[in-house]
Amino acid sequence: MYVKICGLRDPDTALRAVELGADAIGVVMSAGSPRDTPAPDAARITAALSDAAPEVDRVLVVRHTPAADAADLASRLGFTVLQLHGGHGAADVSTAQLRIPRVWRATSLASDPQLRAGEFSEERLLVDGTRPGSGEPWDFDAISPDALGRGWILAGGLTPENVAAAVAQTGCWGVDVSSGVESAPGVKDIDRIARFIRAARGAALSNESSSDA
Ligand SMILES: O=C(O)c1ccccc1N[C@@H]1O[C@H](COP(=O)(O)O)[C@@H](O)[C@H]1O
Repeated sequence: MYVKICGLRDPDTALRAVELGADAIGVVMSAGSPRDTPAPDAARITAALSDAAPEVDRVLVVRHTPAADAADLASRLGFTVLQLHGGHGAADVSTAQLRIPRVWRATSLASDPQLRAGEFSEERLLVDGTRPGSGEPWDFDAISPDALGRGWILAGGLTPENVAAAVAQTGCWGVDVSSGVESAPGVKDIDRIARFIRAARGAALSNESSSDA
């Protein structure tokens, strides 16, 4: 089970999340978000991760930013992955990939019913609710297990309390959380991060053992 912890704003907290087992750290650069991070701080986070944990994915999260601008920013600030929110399509992904090869596109079942067809061309598809970064849960029942076929990531309103059920229900390859591991908007809570990672991995192990049985 791949786990991304999103919305980190300082290197120490990012490194703590890695020690707890995060596979990816997300940094949000989106005006209006309580997690919006200035470029110099973002660069400090990517530098710390690159030194201490180069295997961990460093993900720039943007919303409504033109794909080419976002890709320039990601590559300039030392990110390894670009996560695009805000209605981007296949052409935007291709544009971004000219600057940064690893691009994830966020979408929702509400805006993209085609998802049920089970095909996507970017490295990862991130299936979210309709208000990214809001912490609002959505109807995970709308996804039939394994309908998306391969490495997709579930996001939107996940918490340490609901992630195990969401993983069991959807059969997702990975999970992504921002608000659900905070004590206040933009303030990460280490204990909630630890509990989230444990719960997600535990649910994935149970899924594996029940499919072996
Ligand atoms: O976290 C944010 O503030 C944010 C802002 C703009 C775009 C995306 C954002 N976060 C991403 O949103 C989803 C779900 O977040 P949450 O767990 O419901 O708060 C996730 O993909 C985050 O990476």
